[in-house]
Amino acid sequence: MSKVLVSDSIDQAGIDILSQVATVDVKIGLKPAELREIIGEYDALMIRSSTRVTQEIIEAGTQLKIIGRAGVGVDNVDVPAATRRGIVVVNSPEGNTIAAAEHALAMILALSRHIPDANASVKRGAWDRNSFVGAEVYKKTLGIVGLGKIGSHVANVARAMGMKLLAYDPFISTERAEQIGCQLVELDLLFQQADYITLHIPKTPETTHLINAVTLAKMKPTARIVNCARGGIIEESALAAAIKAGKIAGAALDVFESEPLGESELRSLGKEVILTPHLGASTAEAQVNVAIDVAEQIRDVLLGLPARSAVNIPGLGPDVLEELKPYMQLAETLGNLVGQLAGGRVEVLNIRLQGELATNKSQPLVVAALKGLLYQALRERVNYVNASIEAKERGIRVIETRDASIRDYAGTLHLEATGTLGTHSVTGALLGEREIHLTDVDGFPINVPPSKYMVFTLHRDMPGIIGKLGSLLGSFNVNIASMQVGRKIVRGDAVMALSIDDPLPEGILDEIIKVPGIRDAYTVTL
Ligand SMILES: NC(=O)c1ccc[n+]([C@@H]2O[C@H](COP(=O)([O-])OP(=O)(O)OC[C@H]3O[C@@H](n4cnc5c(N)ncnc54)[C@H](O)[C@@H]3O)[C@@H](O)[C@H]2O)c1
Ligand SMILES: O=C(O)CC[C@@H](O)C(=O)O
Repeated sequence: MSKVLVSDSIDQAGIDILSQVATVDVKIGLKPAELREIIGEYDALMIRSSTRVTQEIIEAGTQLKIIGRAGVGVDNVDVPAATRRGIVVVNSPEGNTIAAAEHALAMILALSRHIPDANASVKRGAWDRNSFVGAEVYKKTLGIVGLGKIGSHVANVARAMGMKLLAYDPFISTERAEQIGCQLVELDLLFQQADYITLHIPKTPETTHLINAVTLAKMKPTARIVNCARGGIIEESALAAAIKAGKIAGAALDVFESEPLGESELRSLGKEVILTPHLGASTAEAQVNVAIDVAEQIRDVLLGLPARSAVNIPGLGPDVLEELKPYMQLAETLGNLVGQLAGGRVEVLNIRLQGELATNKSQPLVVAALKGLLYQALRERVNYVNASIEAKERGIRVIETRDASIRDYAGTLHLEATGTLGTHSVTGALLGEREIHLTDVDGFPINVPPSKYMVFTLHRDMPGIIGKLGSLLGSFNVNIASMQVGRKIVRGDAVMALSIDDPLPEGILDEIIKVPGIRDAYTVTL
C-alpha cells in the first residue's frame, strides 16, 4: 500500500479520502531535518503553507510521486525541482476563493469602522464612542489589483455595497472587466483615484514590492490598502513609513514578507493598521474544500490516474479533464501497446486523433501516449509531468494529425510507432464512454478489450492455424481467456489477438513463430 505524509494541519475529510488508498501518517510541525529524514518512505506529501518543500526535501523523497498543496499558492514548494524529478505538484485553485475574498472584504469594513480596536477597547472596560468614528464604503472607489477568481468575487460583493470599481489586470480584457462591473484602468490611475486598494495578484518578480515608497506616494492621503494575496507584494517598511507620515490612511494585511511575522514596525501602529496571521483561507468550508480537492488528486495519482489541477503539467479545467480522463487512459494503453509491438528504440510516434477527439485539446493525450510508450523503458519513473521531456531527450519525434470525420466510433486514437525494428500501429476507441477497445492492430480490424497479458500474431489466414496455436499454448499450460482474428481478405494476411491469464512463459514466443503460417508473434503486458 502507498504511504502519504500529511505535514500540515488538513481537514479530516481529506485524510479520509487518502486512507481509501494509502497508509496516512499525520506529522505536523516537523523541522526541515526531520522531514528530510523520513520523506524517503513516502509516495505522497500533503501540505498547506507551513511546510517548505525545498530541493533538498525533494531529492530525499526518492519515492515521491506527488506533492499536494491544500490551497492555491505553491510558493513553499520548489516546483522546478519537483518537475525535474517527475513529481506532480497539485493545488486547489478554487477551494478557498470565497474565503479569501470574504477576508479581504472583512478587512475593508474592519478598517473603515475600526472594528478590532473598538472591540478591544470595550473588552478593556471602556465605552469610547468618539475615537472610532469611521467612514462608509458606499460610493467610495475600490481599486482591485488582479481581477482573477478572488478579485472578481470581491468586485461582485463590493458592487452590491455601492462601491465604484476600478481594476488593474493586464491579462484580462476590457469586456471581462465590464462584465464584473469594473472599469479597467492603468495602475497609476487606480493608485490616484482609489479610496480602498485591494491586492489579488500572485507574487512574481513583477509584483514584488509593487507597493513601495514611490507607488504609496501616488495614493490619496485617505486611501486604505488591503493585502490578502501574498506577502512581499507590499514593501512593509515603506508602508509603515507612509502610514506614520499620514501619506495614506491605513492598511490591513493578512500576509507578510516573512511569516510568521517577526519584529515589525507594523505591530506598533494604531487602529489604522489591522494584521491577521494569514487567515484568508481559514474557514471551515474552505478547509474542507481544499482538503477534499487535493486528497482526491493524490488518490488519483496514486491509482495511476491524472490529476485535475497539476501545476507542472498542462493546465486543464476540471470539466475538460473529467471528459478527457478516459481518453487519456486509452492513449496511455495504446502507447504502451504500440511501444511493445515496435520493440527497440522508437524514433517517430504518429498520433492521429479522429472524430470527436479531433476537436479536443490534444496535448494531454499526446503526453499520455508518450507516458505509455516510455513505460517499458522507464517504468514508474515516467509520468504525466516528465513524459514529454523524456521523449524529447530520447529523440522521439511526435507527429500529430487530426481527422474530424466520424467512422464506427465517436472518437478513435491511432498510434503508429516507427523504430529501429520497424513500424507498428494500433487504434483504439471507448465503448460506453469508458471501456477501452482495440479496434485495429497493424491495419487489421479487430474489436477486443485489452487485457493484462496478450499475445499478437501476424499469420496467414488458413485452416488449422488457430487449433495449432491453441494446442501449443495448452501444452505449456497457458490458458487462453479470449481470442480474435482480424483480416482484410479471406485467406490473406491476418492478425490474432489472444488474451491469456498469466504471462507467457519464457521461450514460448519462439515456438509460436515456428508454427507453419505464423510469420511473427509478440507478447505484451499492459
Ligand atoms: N490570504 C490567503 O490565505 C489566500 C488564500 C487564497 C489565495 N491567496 C492569494 O490570492 C491571490 C489571488 O488568487 P486568485 O485565486 O484570485 O488567483 P487568480 O490566478 O485567479 O487571479 C490572479 C489575477 O492576477 C492577475 N495578475 C497577474 N499578474 C499581475 C500583475 N502584474 N498585475 C496585475 N494583475 C496581475 C492575473 O491576470 C489574474 O487575473 C494569489 O496570490 C493567491 O496566492 C491568498
Ligand atoms: O491557509 C493556508 O493554507 C494558506 C492559504 C492561501 O495562502 C493559499 O495560497 O491557498
